[in-house]
Parts: sequence; C-alpha cells; structure tokens
Amino acid sequence: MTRPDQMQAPSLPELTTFPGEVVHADPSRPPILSAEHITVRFGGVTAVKDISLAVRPGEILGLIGPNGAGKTTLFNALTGFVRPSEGRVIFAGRDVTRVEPQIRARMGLARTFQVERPFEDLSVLENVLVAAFLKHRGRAAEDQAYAVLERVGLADRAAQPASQLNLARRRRLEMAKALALEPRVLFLDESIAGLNPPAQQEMVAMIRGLAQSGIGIVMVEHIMHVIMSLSDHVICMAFGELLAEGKPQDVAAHPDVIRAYLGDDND
Ligand SMILES: Nc1ncnc2c1ncn2[C@@H]1O[C@H](COP(=O)(O)OP(=O)(O)OP(=O)(O)O)[C@@H](O)[C@H]1O
Repeated sequence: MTRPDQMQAPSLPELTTFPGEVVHADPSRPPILSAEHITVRFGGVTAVKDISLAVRPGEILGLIGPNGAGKTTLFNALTGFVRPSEGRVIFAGRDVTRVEPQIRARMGLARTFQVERPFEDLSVLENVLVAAFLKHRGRAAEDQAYAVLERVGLADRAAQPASQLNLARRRRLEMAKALALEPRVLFLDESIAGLNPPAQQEMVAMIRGLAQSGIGIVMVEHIMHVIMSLSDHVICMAFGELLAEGKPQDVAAHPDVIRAYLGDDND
C-alpha cells in the first residue's frame, strides 16, 4: 500500500520557459507598461474614470471589481480596442495611446479573449501559426509555433482541428496564440473562470511560469482566491473608479472592497 508520504502530487504539465533571464517582479525595475489617468466615456456613461497603473517585467497585476465596474473597458483601452477619452498608455517607453491593437500586439502587447475564438476548421498548430507569422517568416514561424505549443502543453494536439478541443485546451490555445507574439505584457481576460479545479491549477501554474520568465501580466478574473493568490498587485474598481489598490491581502481586507462585493446592510 502507498503511504501518504509516498503519494505523488497530481502532475502538472511541464513548463519549458523560454531561454533568458528569470525575472521576478522587482519594484526597482521601470515599468514596461504604464497607464496615466485613463478615462473612457461612452456617450453619457463614464465607464473608466482617471485610472493609473504600472506593470513591471515579471509582475502580475490583477484587476477586480463587481460587474460593470469598468474592468473590461480599461483592459480594452490598454490593449487598443477602445480609445480612451483622456489619459495616455505608455508601452516600452512609447506612447501607444493611439496605436491600433494589431500593431500593439506585434510590439509585444498581446491579449487573450474572454470568449476564445479559434479558427475552428484549422488545426491547433495552424491557429498558432497565424499569430507566429506576425513575428516570423517560414521555418522560424513554425519553430516558434511548436515551441509555444510545447510551452502550453498542447504539442501532442498540434494536428487536431481546434473545434475538437475541450474548454481547458481551448483556453490554452488562446494563450498559445498570444504567446506566439512573444509578448512583453500579456493580458488575460478570464482565462481561468469556468475551468474545473485541476485545469484551474494547471492554468495558475502556467501563468506563474510566464511571469517568472519575465512577462508582465494583467489579468481580469472573477475567481477571487485565484487572483488573490497569483497577483503581486491588485486594483479594485467600482463604477469606473479606483476603489483600492495594493497587495492582494490588503485589498481583500479593505472595507470599501468588502462593501462593494457584499453590499451594505442598507442596500
Ligand atoms: N460599448 C459600450 N457602450 C456603452 N456603454 C458601455 C460600453 N461598454 C461598456 N459600457 C458600460 O461601461 C460600464 C463598465 O462596463 P465593463 O464591461 O467595462 O465592466 P466590467 O467590470 O468589465 O464588468 P463585467 O465584470 O460584468 O464584465 C458599464 O456600465 C457598461 O454598461
């Protein structure tokens, strides 16, 4: 019989980090991405109001807030899918506020989508190649695509049509497409919600590995214990405004944050 101390922990997919320096979030490093006083208005609605943030290489920034808080709009303003009404987005020392999303992606600012949308008829490899071709040509793009599939644990599915993947693997494919752009900052839009606990654990380990390889990560996630355990820094929004920010445990204990999530006795 196997004694408890001989039992093996459930195995997670091997994470091969890209070659290069292993960088942990270091507050003395300059930010790779910063946003200054971002405001986004849609007609009469102010979806985001005067939000500033910074992301350093290897840092994980978590964005939280109740439904309608403005997280997605801020995310879209940072990645270029929405034009801010006020404020600036600085990436790698350049003002990218007015740069189109696909150009930002090629510059190294990549994102996943909440509803993953692969080309269903293409194979897993072909889906990643579409992204890899934005950075490389010919054989180099193929090598890059394979390396990324290894990294997310989908190499053995390379030839399979994307339509045949289950949800957890579709999420990893979404991640692979973003990684094929060799991002310096990766935006993850609810990559973990909806997955079963083992798949959640795998995704958490993968995101940690990506940050440790030096990628700055901004994530929106509704599963509180996941975002609180992964993030180096958390920003909580409500009604478009900054409610609290800081270390995860401090934000989680902040009375305004608790009130925003649980409601007032008077509500
Ligand atoms: N394109 C748009 N046109 C008009 N109003 C919008 C638009 N996009 C978002 N809004 C409004 O902006 C506010 C913030 O929405 P947003 O989707 O950014 O919040 P969220 O925090 O991402 O919410 P959720 O957690 O539910 O996804 C909401 O009041 C929403 O109705």
